Amino acid sequence: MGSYRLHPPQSGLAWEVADVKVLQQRLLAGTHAVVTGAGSGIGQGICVRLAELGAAVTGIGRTDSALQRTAELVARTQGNFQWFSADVRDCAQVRSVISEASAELGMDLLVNNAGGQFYAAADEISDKGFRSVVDLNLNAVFTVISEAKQFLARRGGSIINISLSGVERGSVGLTHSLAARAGVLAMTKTLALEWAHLGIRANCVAPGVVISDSLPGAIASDLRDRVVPESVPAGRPTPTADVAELVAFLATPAGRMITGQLLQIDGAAHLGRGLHMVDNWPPGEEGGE
Ligand SMILES: CCCCCCCCC/C=C/C(=O)SCCNC(=O)CCNC(=O)[C@H](O)C(C)(C)COP(=O)(O)OP(=O)(O)OC[C@H]1O[C@@H](n2cnc3c(N)ncnc32)[C@H](O)[C@@H]1OP(=O)(O)O
Ligand SMILES: NC(=O)C1=CN([C@@H]2O[C@H](COP(=O)(O)OP(=O)(O)OC[C@H]3O[C@@H](n4cnc5c(N)ncnc54)[C@H](OP(=O)(O)O)[C@@H]3O)[C@@H](O)[C@H]2O)C=CC1
Repeated sequence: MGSYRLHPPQSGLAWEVADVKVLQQRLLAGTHAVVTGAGSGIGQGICVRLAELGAAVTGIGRTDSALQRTAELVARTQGNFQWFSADVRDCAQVRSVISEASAELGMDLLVNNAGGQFYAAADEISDKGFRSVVDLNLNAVFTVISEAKQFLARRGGSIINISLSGVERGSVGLTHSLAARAGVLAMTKTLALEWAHLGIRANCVAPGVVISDSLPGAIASDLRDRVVPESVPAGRPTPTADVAELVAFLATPAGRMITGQLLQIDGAAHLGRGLHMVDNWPPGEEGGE
């Protein structure tokens, strides 16, 4: 038996030309969705798609100009979007914003998307650095969810926690982030149990590499041209549109029995070589740049 190696994707695959927007128009009309990290990248894409499907969307982030940009993109779809500046790590501030946004509307979908980390070896992460990343990627998720519960419980809502593909395995340089995301996964499964009787569902959606505008150009091109072909079995990055469509699907009645799951939307990246097994990744490591 030969050893497994990655092949470049064949051309002419049917899904290459297909429109990923498969959900019925206005499917989410009458619902209210709250999305953190709404001013860029994946969060922005999710907001635009949810609004396009008819949801009233509330976006949360720290940068007004970025949130305003999301508002402009939503406006092009005739969608309904409001935004609040808040730091999800500021418990009082984010609780107040969640309550204000949902007091009248209730909440049908909560997307915990705000997150991120720096790459560093475990022995180069200070206590403060570790806590900063855990605060953003785990503690803040708990605070947002616990405030949102009363609103999600009104009609039975869906929680989506954006995670990382490969969360169940190790990855060099991500001690802090993977510890936090593993905690979120455990929290997700536990809430799926505790709140099932309220009709509240909780799932993790874990993208592989998403090449968004937020990434510096050199990193984006290195990811697309070298790292993804070497590490993702499907040979492609994960488009933001695919993540948005999955999140929207999970909020529909068709997702009503899906809870407590980790959905890795990554072209089998979690089964393949980890990013850390690719030469000179992340850039800036020894021999990198
Ligand atoms: C499986 C295959 C498919 C895998 C597929 C999966 C691929 C995953 C790809 C993931 C992509 C993304 O997540 S994309 C998301 C892109 N966005 C980001 O990554 C933004 C992330 N944000 C940050 O990094 C933030 O700075 C963060 C650290 C979380 C928190 O901000 P703060 O304001 O609290 O931070 P600061 O005050 O500046 O710093 C706090 C401490 O952290 C330390 N710190 C900060 N940067 C540091 C660094 N580079 N190295 C060491 N330490 C650092 C500082 O020194 C401070 O500690 P002291 O020195 O002790 O004071
Ligand atoms: N890009 C990728 O390849 C992948 C990304 N992910 C995850 O997906 C999520 C989105 O990533 P992506 O869109 O790529 O990255 P971005 O950096 O573009 O998005 C992160 C968003 O979160 C907001 N945010 C960060 N910190 C806070 C905070 N303390 N309070 C409120 N908002 C905050 C940022 O806005 P602002 O700074 O203005 O507040 C920003 O809009 C993250 O959790 C990321 O780890 C997962 C897998 C792969």
